[in-house]
Amino acid sequence: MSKSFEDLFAQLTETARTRPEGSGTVKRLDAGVHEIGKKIVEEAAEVWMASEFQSLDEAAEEMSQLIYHVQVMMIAKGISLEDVYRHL
Ligand SMILES: N=c1c2ncn([C@@H]3O[C@H](COP(=O)(O)OP(=O)(O)OP(=O)(O)O)[C@@H](O)[C@H]3O)c2ncn1[C@@H]1O[C@H](COP(=O)(O)O)[C@@H](O)[C@H]1O
Repeated sequence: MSKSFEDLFAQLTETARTRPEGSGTVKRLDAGVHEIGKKIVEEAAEVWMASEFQSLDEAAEEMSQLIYHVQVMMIAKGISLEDVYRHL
């Protein structure tokens, strides 16, 4: 069963609160804003390259990863869904 943008944000928020053992998200949050920022830039480049040169499914996968890392940054900074939606 796939999850929505909101589902993922709720899951990551809970992960940040409970800090389960072995969570990649917890590691990324602990690494901090600078490291999260580098992942966002890397994933953004992969979205571009996949969109230009790879399949639609590969582009969609890269887009999902970009969304994930942006959400990790939102949580690291304490930015809510509403804070972002207000600008849409
Ligand atoms: N959607 C994602 C997701 N998308 C991307 N990623 C991470 O981003 C990486 C993709 O980046 P790369 O392709 O560059 O992979 P890599 O070279 O291994 O990257 P690095 O680990 O070296 O940074 C993946 O290996 C994951 O670590 C994600 N990690 C987690 N999620 C979701 O977040 C939830 C919580 O995850 P955990 O915190 O790990 O339990 C999971 O249920 C997933 O649904």
